[in-house]
Amino acid sequence: MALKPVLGKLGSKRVVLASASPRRQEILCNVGLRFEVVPSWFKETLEKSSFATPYKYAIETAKQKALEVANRMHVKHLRTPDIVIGADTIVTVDEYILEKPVDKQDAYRMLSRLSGKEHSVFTGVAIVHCNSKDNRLETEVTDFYEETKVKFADLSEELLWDYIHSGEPMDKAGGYGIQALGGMLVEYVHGDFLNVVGFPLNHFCKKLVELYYPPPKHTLHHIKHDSVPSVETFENISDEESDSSSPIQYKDAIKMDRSKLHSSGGGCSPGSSNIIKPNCMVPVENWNGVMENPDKFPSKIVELLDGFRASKALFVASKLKVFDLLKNKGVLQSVDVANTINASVCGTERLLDACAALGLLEKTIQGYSNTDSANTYLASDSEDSLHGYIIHSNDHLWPLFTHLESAVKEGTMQNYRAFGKKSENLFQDSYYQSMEVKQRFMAAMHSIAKLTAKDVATAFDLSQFRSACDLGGCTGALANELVQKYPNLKVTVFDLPEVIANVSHFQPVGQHTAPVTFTSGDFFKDNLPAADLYILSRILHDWTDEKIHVLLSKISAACKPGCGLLLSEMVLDDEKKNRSTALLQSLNMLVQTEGKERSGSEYQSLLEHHGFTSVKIRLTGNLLDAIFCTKC
Ligand SMILES: O=c1[nH]cc([C@@H]2O[C@H](COP(=O)(O)OP(=O)(O)OP(=O)(O)O)[C@@H](O)[C@H]2O)c(=O)[nH]1
Repeated sequence: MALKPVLGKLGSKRVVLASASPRRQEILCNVGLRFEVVPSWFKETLEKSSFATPYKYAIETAKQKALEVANRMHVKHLRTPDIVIGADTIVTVDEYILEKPVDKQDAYRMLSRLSGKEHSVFTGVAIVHCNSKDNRLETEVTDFYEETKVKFADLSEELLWDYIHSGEPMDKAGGYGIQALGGMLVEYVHGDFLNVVGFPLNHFCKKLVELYYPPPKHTLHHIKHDSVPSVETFENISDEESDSSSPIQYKDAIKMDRSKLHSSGGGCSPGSSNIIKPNCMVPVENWNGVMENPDKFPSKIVELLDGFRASKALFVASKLKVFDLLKNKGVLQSVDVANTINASVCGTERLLDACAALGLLEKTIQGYSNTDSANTYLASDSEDSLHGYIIHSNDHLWPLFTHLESAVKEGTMQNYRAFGKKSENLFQDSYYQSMEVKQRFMAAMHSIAKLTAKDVATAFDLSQFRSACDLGGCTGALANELVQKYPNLKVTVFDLPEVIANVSHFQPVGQHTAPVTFTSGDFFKDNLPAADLYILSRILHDWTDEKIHVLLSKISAACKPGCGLLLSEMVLDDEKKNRSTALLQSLNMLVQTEGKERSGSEYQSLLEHHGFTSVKIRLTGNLLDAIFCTKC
């Protein structure tokens, strides 16, 4: 089969897509590529005039996006990926480079410029091969671009504004999505359609052929970064024809992976399982597990089927403090872990093996140890620990999700079924009913807030504000980040008395926190503290539209003209079909609250209803996006 070997070459590698674009994810997913998504934090601010041609700008941006992710994953001691893919799509018309519109007016400017004309869509792509040597990251970049010409029909003002109000233009280069409503504006397309959508799949596959099926004596050094590929087709290649299975310099890395696999033990007999016996190894071909017939295997479905097992393995290892133990002790054999956590050797070994295969632990002949990312995110005492959220997921969300079927049928929360208690007053009844549950919930919210605070705090320039009030700001994690970023800002965290009574042990040690103060109250019932910036982080998604109107009208009444309102939530795309994490979060809200996740347009209309204008949305690529607006 002609297509199989091209992408199959990536099957044994850890591939990361450095892009938050759901379209790019979908294009690559649809062809069966297995990859992780780590959106790039690189801000698209390169000086355009310093590039001789627009495509060089797109290529450089794509390269910087991919390198930022490769470096971050390496520096943060996550497992270094083998390949990071970055892309950047731009539109050029009349010497202008158009990227994503920043607001509706900007979308209007772009679309009226495109009306009735032919324009070019360029996507620059960077394929970064990574190798970690002596703790240093080595990268080899291959890049290219693709151009597609698109002609727009004449757009009437009415059509143009109708389209803008659909919300579709906002996260798309040139302000349109050819794959959806935007397709109605297009008279013709010359070139690769998927290139317009955000990823030139055909050219990408040709590049892979160049990289993985090079003609004899060809090496990566001969690849010109912006060269048009010399391979015209990838149709007639197969593994047999190839003289190389990977770019030469990565063969060693593959060998290393194989040796790791060879050292895995297999038995489940107490006491003996920590001894790895090389003579027990059965000769197995194809250790990398590259599918012979990937197009016949429902890998996405199998991954989903397995998803709950992987989650539960992570939860149980966290609950049993495996990551804490290994952080303190370094390397341990399964029997020692089992003895310390008071569990069976047989069960512990299987759990440890599963965690190692999931990339959470390292397994060597000496035993098991934490990966760097387990030390950073899974040990309960580390600065960026997600332990609180993991335990909350296990103890609170898991039981709720077992009643998802009822939640879907009934359209309501499942707190009573899961915990035998009605949630008439959501927070009092579900989260603050006992000290233990309250602390667990606060630790969970703190974990998520810590993980997202930087991206939320820097999503917009808030430097003009002097006082902020974070309504429902819980432990103050976002407030603490904001005062670091904006030294002239003072933040009041306003939350229920039960919460404020418990915030002290979440405060950063040795950090100057004086500009953050805590005030107790109920934002539905009490007067709001005065401020010129109000913040609602993960608040609106808990409530119905009716309750949101009550809250927004209170905030609006407290705001003077020019005051700001910052929301942070997971923002759904308007079609509600692309952002799976946010859509799953909406199910999460169904099982436990009256609320739901909403799209950018839905938030916009709620906000505009209360006199907030210039609504801007920034998808951060992190677990929370940011929405900013001002009171007019
Ligand atoms: O017809 C369409 N044209 C373009 C798009 C989408 O537009 C964006 C382009 O933006 P960019 O390349 O900067 O990518 P981001 O979305 O910001 O994601 P990164 O994290 O990769 O920077 C891209 O999403 C295209 O898919 C479209 O959908 N239709």
